[in-house]
This record gives sequence, structure tokens and C-alpha cells, in this order.
Amino acid sequence: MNLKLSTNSIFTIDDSQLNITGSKSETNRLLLLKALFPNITLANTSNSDDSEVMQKALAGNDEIVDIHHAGTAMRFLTAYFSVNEGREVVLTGSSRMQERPIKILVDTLRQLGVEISYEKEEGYPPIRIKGKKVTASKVNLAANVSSQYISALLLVASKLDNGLELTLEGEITSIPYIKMTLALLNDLDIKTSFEGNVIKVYPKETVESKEMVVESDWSSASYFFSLVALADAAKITLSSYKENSLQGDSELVSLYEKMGVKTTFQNNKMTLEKVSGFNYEDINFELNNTPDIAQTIVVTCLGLGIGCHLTGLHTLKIKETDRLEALKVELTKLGANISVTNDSLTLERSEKINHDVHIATYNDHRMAMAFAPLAIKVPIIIDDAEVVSKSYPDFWNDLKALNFQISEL
Ligand SMILES: O=C(O)C1=C[C@@H](OP(=O)(O)O)[C@@H](O)[C@H](O)C1
Ligand SMILES: C=C(OP(=O)(O)O)C(=O)O
Repeated sequence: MNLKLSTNSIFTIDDSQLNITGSKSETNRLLLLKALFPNITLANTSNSDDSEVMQKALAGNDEIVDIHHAGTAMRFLTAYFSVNEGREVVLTGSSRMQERPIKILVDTLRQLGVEISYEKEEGYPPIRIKGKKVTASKVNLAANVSSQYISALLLVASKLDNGLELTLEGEITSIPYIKMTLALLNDLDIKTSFEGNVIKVYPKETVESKEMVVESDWSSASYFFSLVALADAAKITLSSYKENSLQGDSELVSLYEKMGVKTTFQNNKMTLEKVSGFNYEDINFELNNTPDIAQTIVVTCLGLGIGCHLTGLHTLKIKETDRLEALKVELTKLGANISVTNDSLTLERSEKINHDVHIATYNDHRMAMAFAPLAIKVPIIIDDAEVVSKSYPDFWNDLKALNFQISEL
């Protein structure tokens, strides 16, 4: 399904309200924790494909478990099945998932005594896991490739006889996601510590019954920050969000303040407003803590006609697609002057944006959603627009509610 998007030439959002689905990162952690501690209950969970596959995988009893494109499900379930004594599963995913590395996590679980083998290529899914009772508790692992390996181990750690002590090697990437995992464990009264490069999780057999309420997804909110930045005038209220979030992408508030968006919080809602008469300057952001909003930000900059230099992007090459390469190809089609390295991206200032360009989405939900707000500036076509369901199935309906004209080509 290819969608053509456009808006009125003067585009404004008048005091609109949107309710955004729960964070997929929090949901996938909590689904796993609920499988370990069934007396917790969850509210405002994500309706994303990634959370649906996670839930199904945890509920089922099949030998082959297919998690499609869901990175967190792949990594979290690898740890989960590894400590599920006596169970044998083959964990697999989409063809892209079979190119996303898992060796660091597999090697760590092997150090803990779990039997894991590769069904196809060494270092990549699919993998065959024979669950073991794990009693070893000290391991080292590289922390510079994906924080998901670390979160995966932390999530199951409290159920191990002796807990877990992880020593992280190298520069730690995507730290807020590790802190989110620890914070959710702490909410369940599971004791943890994170000092220097050592993380400890202490054993806990049971937890008190508790309702865990998922905050709405900040990465999904990023597209509305972009929309407000690009509109002629806009005020939109999103629920349910907290000023002090567990999600690192809440950094959006300070990042978009530099792109003319003011954010205020009240009663678990946040209101984004376009600042009129804002003095735009080129931006320079380090995004090691917030990799998922890099695409949104660079597209906003193109729409605003400002330049940007984004660094800390080394993980983008191993996500749903090689996001650095994909951005380079698609932004160039729009007339942008962009260069990328293995971990950074530079966009030159430019005035003109080509219209009616087909944006390829590479099975990457964030390619589709990040480019959509540009329709405020020029009509644009998003190819294979259904990809958004990986994290945000209601995205196109929510844009329609904001008066985007959307038609199938
Ligand atoms: O733990 C998580 O929920 C996530 C961690 C990040 O991955 P990396 O640690 O691989 O950068 C992020 O990009 C992903 O969307 C979700
Ligand atoms: C990278 C992402 O997800 P995952 O790694 O869980 O597939 C994402 O949602 O941007």
C-alpha cells in the first residue's frame, strides 16, 4: 500500500488531542516480567505488532517461535528461553532479523552454561536454545553494540538462583533503555545496582501483586514534535505522558525546544506548541542515548530548511534496515545534500524540497513515520505504508484526524 500525503498550503493544528498507544519497549519488558511473575497486571500496553508477537511467543508452546521484525522480542526471548529449564525452541524472525547480530548475547548465555546453536549463519538468528537451570552469576559482555542484550539478561536475572552480575565492556550504548529495565525491576521491588560498568540484580522468587501502567510511547510522539515544528501554527495535546519518563526519548522536549517547539505537562498529558517568530539555527546533537529519533530529527531539519550534524548513530546500521544508508538515499531523492559515516550524519541547509517523491521504507516503520510530516511542505508518497504497524498501527488514522489528506495510490 502506497499512500499519497498532502495538506492545505497553510497548515495549522488547532488545539487537538491524541491518545497514543503504550511504549513498546516498556510493554515488551513487562510482558516478559509477567511471564515470570504472573501476579502482576498490565495497563495501557502497546498495540504494536512487536508487542503482539512478544505476547504470542510467551503464551505459546511451539518448538519454532517466529518474532518477525521485533528486535526486543528476539533478544528478550533468547534470554527467557535460555533459563526455561528443559524447554527447547528455535527462535527465528524475518529475513532482516536474520541479519541482525545476536552473538554477544549468545556468547554470554553460553558462558552461563546454556546450550545455544546457530541454525544458519554463525552469530545470527535463527538459533536453537536448550533451556538450562543457570547457577553461575558473573559474566562480562560488550556493551557497545546493542543495549537489548543487556536488558534481556537483566530481565531474567532475578529468577536465577544467584542473581546476575554483569560487567559491561566498551562504551555503553543506548543507556536509557538499560535504566528503564532496572527501573521496572525496582518497581517490582527487585533489588539492583548499577555502579561504574557493573550491574547487579539480586534474586527474587515472587513479587507482590501490582498493576504496572505503561506510559505512552515517546518514540511515537516524536512524529508529532516534527509535525508541530513544521506546521504554520500548532497546538496538540498527547496522552498519557509524564515529565519524568523512563523512556530516554523524552529527551525530545529539550531537543525540539531548539527547533521551535514548546512542551508543557499537566495531568499526565503533554501539550506541544509551535513557538511563533522562532530564530532557527543549524543543530548539532549527540544521539547515542536516543537512536530511534534520529530519522525524525533529520527530516524535521530538512522541512525547516536548517542544517544538522547528528552523532552517536553507530547502532542505526543494525536496526530494521541500515537507517543511515536509507536516510541518505531517500533524502537525496528529495533534493537534500546529506553525507553519512558509520556513526554520524550531516545535512546541509537547503531551501527547496522536491515534491511527489516516492519514499521507500525498507520494512522500517520509522522511515514511513519520520518522512510523513514533510507532507506539510510538499506532497509526498510513502511506499509500503503498512510498515508503521511494527510500533504504531494507528499512525495514519491519527494523521487523518489532524487534517492530513491521505489517499491510496
Ligand atoms: O531496549 C529497547 O527497548 C530498545 C533499545 C534500543 O536498541 P539498541 O540498544 O539496540 O540501540 C532501541 O533502538 C530499540 O528501539 C528499543
Ligand atoms: C530499533 C527498533 O526496534 P527493535 O530493535 O526492537 O526491532 C525501533 O523500534 O526503532
